[in-house]
Amino acid sequence: MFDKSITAYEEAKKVIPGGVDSPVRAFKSVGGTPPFIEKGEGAYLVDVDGNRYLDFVQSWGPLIFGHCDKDIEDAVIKTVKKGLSFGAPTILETELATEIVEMYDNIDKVRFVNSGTEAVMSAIRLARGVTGKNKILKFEGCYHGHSDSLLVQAGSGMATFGSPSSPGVPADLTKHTLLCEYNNIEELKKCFEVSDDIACIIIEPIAGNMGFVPADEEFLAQCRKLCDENNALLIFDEVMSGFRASLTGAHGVVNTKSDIVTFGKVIGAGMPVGAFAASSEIMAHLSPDGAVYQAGTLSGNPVAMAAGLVSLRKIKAKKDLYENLNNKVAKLLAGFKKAAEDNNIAFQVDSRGSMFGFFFCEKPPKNFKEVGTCNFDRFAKFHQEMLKRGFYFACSQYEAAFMCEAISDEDIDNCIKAAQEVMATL
Ligand SMILES: Cc1ncc(COP(=O)(O)O)c(C=O)c1O
Ligand SMILES: NCC(=O)CCC(=O)O
Repeated sequence: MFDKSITAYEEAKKVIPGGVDSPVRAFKSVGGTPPFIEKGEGAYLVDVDGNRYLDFVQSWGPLIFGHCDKDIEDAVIKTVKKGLSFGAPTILETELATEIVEMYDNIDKVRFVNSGTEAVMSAIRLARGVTGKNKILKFEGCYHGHSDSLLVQAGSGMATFGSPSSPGVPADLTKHTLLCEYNNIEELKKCFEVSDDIACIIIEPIAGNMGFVPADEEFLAQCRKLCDENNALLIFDEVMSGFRASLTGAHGVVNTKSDIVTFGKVIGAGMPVGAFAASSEIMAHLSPDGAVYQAGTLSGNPVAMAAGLVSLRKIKAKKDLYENLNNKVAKLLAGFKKAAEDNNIAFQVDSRGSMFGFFFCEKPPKNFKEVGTCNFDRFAKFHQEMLKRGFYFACSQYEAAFMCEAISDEDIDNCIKAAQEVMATL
């Protein structure tokens, strides 16, 4: 029964373009109506028709403890009662910055913003300001938010809707964006041969926006080397992988260190927060200390900071959190893989910490083009059938999935059982 969602969608489309406030919510590539959500309950979403779904989207990553975590909820309510925003510094900002800085040995200072998009946009300005260079190098299938210069062969919704770039972005702005294939060292080297004006490489070290595709160690090491040799900065976009791939994000699981790190999602625990961070030396270029301007009326918002702070402190206090999340992901993916094998379906799985993904194809894709060769019809059918059975995965093959603490072993067993049924029909 989706009657109320269908009506809500029709109503929404009258006043909101496509009925959604972010295109990825529209279910365009898998078909059907997006369930309109009434509430979350731990591991579950409840839609306006009363259907319950085990949630592997978790608001696209932020909710590592699941919905309505009591400690986060309490902190938010307590903070709300003191005022929603001051446009003046609060101690909460220092406290959250301290929690983040403590976890990464390559960063000393953090500036908070309101979204991952803003974090990356500001990080790039900083990189250009520090190096005095203009060009940025990004990879096909990586998504870094919707700012102009990054909407080139981006993953996530751009990939889902097949747009190589967006109308409304002047070519003059994207001419400074160089594009390379993910995990392709030769292309990377060529970029540096043809341009000495590269300010930074920006990469998702564990990509979650072309589906789940981690970068090879050697590839990341080459990114580092080329940046060092060419006076460019390396930006790890950890908006998704931060506090997800491990307690120290991608930095905890790859050997390469970046110069600037961007955050979002988990550090706001479901509130609108982003951040970018670097060494004191690099951050000294940022206004008001330095000349690179960056600002925000609501940046470091106390309610958002309070949510993030409680969440990060909880994350750190639970010593076995990531091991447990890892184990749950491993169990789920082993179950999916077996279900696929039993039905002779080519299927690939991979994960880091609580971030994971799966593809219907013969071998693990290494880049955006290879992801494009996977069986999208199968993915769409799998998605639809799992949704009918109460399992909510991201509605595009170009997205990752997330495990949260609230998902139980029993939930996973049920999900595997459903996958067995569904795989038999594909
Ligand atoms: C790696 C990455 N960078 C940047 C962003 C942009 O963040 P936001 O949607 O909060 O603007 C996202 C997700 O949206 C992301 O996954
Ligand atoms: N992987 C996609 C995202 O994380 C962003 C969601 C959105 O744009 O709404």
